[in-house]
Amino acid sequence: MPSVISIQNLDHYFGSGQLRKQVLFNINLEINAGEIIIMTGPSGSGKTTLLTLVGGLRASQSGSLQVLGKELCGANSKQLTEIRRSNGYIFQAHNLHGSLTAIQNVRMGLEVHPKVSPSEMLARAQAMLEAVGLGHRLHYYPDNLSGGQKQRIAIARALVSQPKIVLADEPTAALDKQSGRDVVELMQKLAKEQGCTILLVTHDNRILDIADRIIYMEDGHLVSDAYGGQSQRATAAA
Ligand SMILES: Nc1ncnc2c1ncn2[C@@H]1O[C@H](COP(=O)(O)OP(=O)(O)OP(=O)(O)O)[C@@H](O)[C@H]1O
Repeated sequence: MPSVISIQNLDHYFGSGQLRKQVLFNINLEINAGEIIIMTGPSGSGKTTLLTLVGGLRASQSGSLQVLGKELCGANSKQLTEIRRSNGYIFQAHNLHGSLTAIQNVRMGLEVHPKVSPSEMLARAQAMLEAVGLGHRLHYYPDNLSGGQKQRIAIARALVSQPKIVLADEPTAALDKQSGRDVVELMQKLAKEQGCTILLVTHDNRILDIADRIIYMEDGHLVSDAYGGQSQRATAAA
């Protein structure tokens, strides 16, 4: 299976001069198409930094980081913008626009793709909201929806363009147990249907079982990389 994300000897530093601090140390990681990877570990261990590097949200400095065959180390801002456009993102705070309705928010996930016509954008946004169970809330504003519903809109927005990679940072942190569970199961279902790869950072132990693989980070080092969750159960059942 081809790697969609291939990381070799990746280091990362914040600051400069005497304040320069290394936060990632020699990260090596291959992620295959369609895998759901959960990245976990203590606060400050470098999870979000690694996620933002993979997403092209900050420039990679040293080593090799290839996303969909493109090298991000040494990439210029135009190349990073292209990578950013090809991914879907889901964050803890759903980052919806309060002045836009559910369907308008989801439509925004397609606006960076100029080939899609306005009417097709609306049709696809509506279909995606129906897929996340919000077909009856198309014209609601985020303020009038629950936390779980808002996060489902964020999922619809991230997946509406059918990205090959979805990056999620603490998507369940603001949700109660049941809503958190619903949200990740929905992400899992949609991602498997679309064949997309998910890289998800979380402290939420309740959702670890949705992962195909669990990566554990500590002090900037990737200290374990294990096939877990469903694949472990599948192995046990075999
Ligand atoms: N913009 C920045 N400038 C300087 N240092 C930073 C910056 N962002 C993160 N750091 C530092 O880099 C290290 C890794 O932070 P990072 O946010 O990647 O960890 P994390 O594992 O995602 O933590 P958390 O689980 O709390 O979100 C920490 O020591 C943090 O203080």
